[in-house]
Amino acid sequence: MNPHVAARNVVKRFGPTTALDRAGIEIAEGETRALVGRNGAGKSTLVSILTGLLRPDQGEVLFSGEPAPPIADRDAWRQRVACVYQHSTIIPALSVAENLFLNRQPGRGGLIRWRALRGSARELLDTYEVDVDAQALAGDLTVEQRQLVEIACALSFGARFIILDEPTARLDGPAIERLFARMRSLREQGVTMLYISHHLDEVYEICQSVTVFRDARHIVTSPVAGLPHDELVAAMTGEATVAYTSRSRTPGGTVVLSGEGLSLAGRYQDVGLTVRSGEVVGLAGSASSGKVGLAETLVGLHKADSGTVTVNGRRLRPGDVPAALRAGLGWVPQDRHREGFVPRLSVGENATFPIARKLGRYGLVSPSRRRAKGEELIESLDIKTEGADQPVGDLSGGNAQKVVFARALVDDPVVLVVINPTAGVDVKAKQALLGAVEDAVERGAGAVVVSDELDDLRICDRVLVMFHGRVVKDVPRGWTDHELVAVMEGMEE
Ligand SMILES: Nc1ncnc2c1ncn2[C@@H]1O[C@H](COP(=O)(O)OP(=O)(O)OP(=O)(O)O)[C@@H](O)[C@H]1O
Repeated sequence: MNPHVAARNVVKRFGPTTALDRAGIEIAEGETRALVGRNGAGKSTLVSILTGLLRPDQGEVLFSGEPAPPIADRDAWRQRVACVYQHSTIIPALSVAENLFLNRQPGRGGLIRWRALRGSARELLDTYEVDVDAQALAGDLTVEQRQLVEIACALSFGARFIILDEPTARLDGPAIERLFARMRSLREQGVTMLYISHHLDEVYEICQSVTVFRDARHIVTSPVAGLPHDELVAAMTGEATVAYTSRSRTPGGTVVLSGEGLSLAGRYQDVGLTVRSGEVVGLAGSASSGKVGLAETLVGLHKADSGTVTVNGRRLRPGDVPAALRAGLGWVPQDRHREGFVPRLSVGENATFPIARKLGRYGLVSPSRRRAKGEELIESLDIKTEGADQPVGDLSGGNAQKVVFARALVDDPVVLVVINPTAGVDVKAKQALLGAVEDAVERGAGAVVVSDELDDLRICDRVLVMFHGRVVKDVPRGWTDHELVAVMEGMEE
């Protein structure tokens, strides 16, 4: 029998980079397949080819044995495949109903019949058991709701093949469980899925088989049961990799960051924290815990209703990011696309932005010094790029995240505040980034690590767990996953 989806011998080049080198994948109907590989291995490029967004230079794509439709026939592609990305593809300023029926509104003669539109949207959402108000503004949906709307939309076009590209990167534990329950039910209905993730435990939990790409090539495809964790990592990296062990240290006496009596309506109440030189403090909690809001307040992205933030003994002007950066904060934001980098600027320009004034005289940055500094950062964080002059928008997701990291580290920060620092980053690169935080702390910085990943929190000397906007526990090093999760879910104080 023909596989439901097949890409064979696909070659795709971008200038001097070969993103796919005679790579391929074949997925049977109703199968849930994982696609894994290091940052820049070619996964997203394959997704773009399987969804008709990119034309391969060579090779073929087939659905149920039939050649893929012409690139321009968007409707034909929508009937075959849809991709749920980590980042929204729906239009935030439109309602859910409008998004669902974009370019296919029920109506005549170009007139939109709003009541009919809303009715059809409600029906569609009910059919696919999505509990979201059709009239809600898409921009107000949570990441989880938005993904469910996107899946329902795909199914309503008749697509029986759904690609999920790092869908859990911005979901908390319970939301991930709900997504997996939905995936299991889709599988029972015979829907074929391709699941891309850097979380290998998820691959074993939800996928039947796994394909590994490395350096633009297909390396292996196997049932998950036939490829134990170590072998999977070895296939991805081309070498045996040992798990990261965090370093022990004794924090110094100087408080480098403190927040006192901080409250922000609807986000967190009466929170305080102190971070010492040489100390890593974690912030953990579910999506509604307030941890991200608090961290964003520390860097000046929000103005708290009350309370103060102090860096190195100096009070920061509330709600002023440039002032926070000048005071010595290095920052890795939650959303690298919105706050992390300027896609059209080069790797070198993005990474050296905070030290631009130091790289030249009279406000003029010397291109050669910037390039040299850029190359140094590329080397130290193992960023896969053609060089310091390549625009960051051309890099793979994980490599763009490393550029954001480089920018946070470039000016030897007094305090690092990193939010989900390893999101979208491969298993080996994760170690490099966590190591970079520990290096900065060994040089005397303090660090705040906000993360949904227990592995990121393992480098912390203590973890402040937040629940419904309050810090409920200060957990010292040595916790077990079970203990920390219980506190995060409000089961233990
Ligand atoms: N538009 C583009 N222009 C230039 N190079 C590109 C472009 N898109 C991708 N590339 C390059 O192709 C290679 C493969 O990138 P791709 O995004 O497919 O990797 P990936 O496996 O999805 O990585 P990640 O896990 O980081 O998302 C990378 O070296 C990337 O820099």
